[in-house]
Amino acid sequence: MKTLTLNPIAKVAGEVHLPGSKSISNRVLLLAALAKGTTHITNLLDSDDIKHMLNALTALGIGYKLSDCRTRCDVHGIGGLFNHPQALTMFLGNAGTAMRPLTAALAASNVDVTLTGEPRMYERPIGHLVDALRQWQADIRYTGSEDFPPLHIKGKALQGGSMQIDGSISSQFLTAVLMVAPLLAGDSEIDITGELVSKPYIDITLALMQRFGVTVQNHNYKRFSIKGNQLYRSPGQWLVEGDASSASYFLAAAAIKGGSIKVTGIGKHAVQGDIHFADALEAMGAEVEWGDDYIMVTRNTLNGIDRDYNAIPDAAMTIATTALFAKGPTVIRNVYNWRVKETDRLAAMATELRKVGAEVEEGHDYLKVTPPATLKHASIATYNDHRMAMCFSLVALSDTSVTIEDPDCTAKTFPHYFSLFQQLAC
Ligand SMILES: O=C(O)C1=C[C@@H](OP(=O)(O)O)[C@@H](O)[C@H](O)C1
Ligand SMILES: C=C(OP(=O)(O)O)C(=O)O
Repeated sequence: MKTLTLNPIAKVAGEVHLPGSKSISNRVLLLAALAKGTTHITNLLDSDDIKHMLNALTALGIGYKLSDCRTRCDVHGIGGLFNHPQALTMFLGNAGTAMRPLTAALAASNVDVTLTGEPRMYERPIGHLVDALRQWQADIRYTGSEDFPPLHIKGKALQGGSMQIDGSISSQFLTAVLMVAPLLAGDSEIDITGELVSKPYIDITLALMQRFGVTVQNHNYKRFSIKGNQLYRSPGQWLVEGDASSASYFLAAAAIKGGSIKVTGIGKHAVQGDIHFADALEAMGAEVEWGDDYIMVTRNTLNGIDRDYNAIPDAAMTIATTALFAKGPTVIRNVYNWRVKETDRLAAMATELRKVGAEVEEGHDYLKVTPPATLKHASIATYNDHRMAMCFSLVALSDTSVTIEDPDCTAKTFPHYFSLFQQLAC
């Protein structure tokens, strides 16, 4: 297995222009495909998750042209749902932002599709989404285990109507039904059961739908009302914001070992909830400066904090390794759904943090990290989880080196992460 050893880094400083947001890239690609007109997307993320969405669009006959090292994409929308009656099989890797929204869009299209993925995708539950779509009479069948992909979808015109959807495991299920609802014949009322998790991702969905000309009524994240029989219209140009989750590693590095680091491509008006990772760093003691198109963090002494991170589950992982450099314990609360992402992130994080010397309490939905006096070298297993690999790069900001196993797993969202990270060393 390939490994990467990062030697101790004495100081970091500099500027990073962020690759495009994964969440926005895959939403915009899908909305652009369904919209009337051509959408000219710039700063598109070039990573595995996005390739899976693009391959799906190709298979469905959507015309698009990639340029500028795949960061520019001109998508020719079809002004409605997909129409590809010949049977297809689509491999979607482990991309939740492809699997979930495509399931809903395809269930309402004239298609006959089997959605497959990596082995881990078959352990990530999708039952709440399928149960919800079946209330709209969708024809979806599990071809492996009940409640998990792979799925066989025999798409057909759906009327919409009232639906109850469980929001307690993933917000991506709600995102999926919201995006397809305006294209159905009738109006829809979507009621959320369970406490909706990861709410800011719903804000991203609603903001993007709005830019494509569709308004959703959000009744306090409990009920959503959407008029049917609408059309998405291309907004023309679209610049994808930098990825706020990817920004977290650089901002944390500055807080731990700056100098200052400035990330550009996101700023105080960004639509991604993960920008609030910077607020958590500030609460730990870092200095944060916000611009229209940048966030800059400067080092200060860090203290452990105890917080609810349900709104920012991805960036919260970065807090877990930043905690190694704080004074006192750090508690990361209300992140049960870490267990159903790329790996069981609560278990994986606890195991690997202990290897570098931390004392860790792993709860059902929380992690308490007490840093050691000095960190130990370890070879970090990454569980095919890009965020495990990126989070543990921060250990090199101590007096010890760290070995990252399978560093190429960052290809899911950030193929060039390690070269950018190492360039900040000074
Ligand atoms: O909608 C999105 O773009 C995402 C929502 C979140 O998932 P959950 O809603 O499952 O927490 C997040 O973890 C994921 O990386 C991207
Ligand atoms: C949970 C993640 O991915 P996905 O979009 O596949 O859910 C993630 O990127 O941390």
